[in-house]
Amino acid sequence: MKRFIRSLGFAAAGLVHALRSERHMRFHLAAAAAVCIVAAKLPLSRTQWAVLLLAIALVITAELINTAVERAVDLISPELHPLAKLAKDTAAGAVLAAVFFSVLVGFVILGPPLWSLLAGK
Ligand SMILES: Nc1ncnc2c1ncn2[C@@H]1O[C@H](COP(=O)(O)OP(=O)(O)OP(=O)(O)O)[C@@H](O)[C@H]1O
Repeated sequence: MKRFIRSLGFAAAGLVHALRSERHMRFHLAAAAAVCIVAAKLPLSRTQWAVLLLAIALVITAELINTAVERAVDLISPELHPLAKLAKDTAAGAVLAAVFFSVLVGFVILGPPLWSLLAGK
């Protein structure tokens, strides 16, 4: 149990590090909060909420892994190297893919009820 709590502390420290050092992470969290506030005003099913939360988790997880890759690459290859660039750019691509599909999920789930609300239907 003590070891589990210690590991939780290390994981929380990683989260705090990413939040403090990565402005993209702060942007993702702000966007997630905005989506949740809008979603709370709409008549969404539990399944729709679950999919929205999964999409948010996907982006935040991708950003955390991207941050970890950036730190590991900086440690292993502080000098410029084409493989270091490929590793960083591919990890950044993972975030981009997660954001792209999460935005699509947001449109699919929030679009129709938001449209009805705004159109006063
Ligand atoms: N050691 C390295 N060798 C080669 N290219 C690198 C190296 N470090 C970074 N790069 C490349 O330089 C460019 C800028 O990287 P950098 O990490 O500074 O900014 P970024 O990708 O916008 O990340 P951040 O989210 O920290 O702003 C990227 O294409 C990256 O792959």
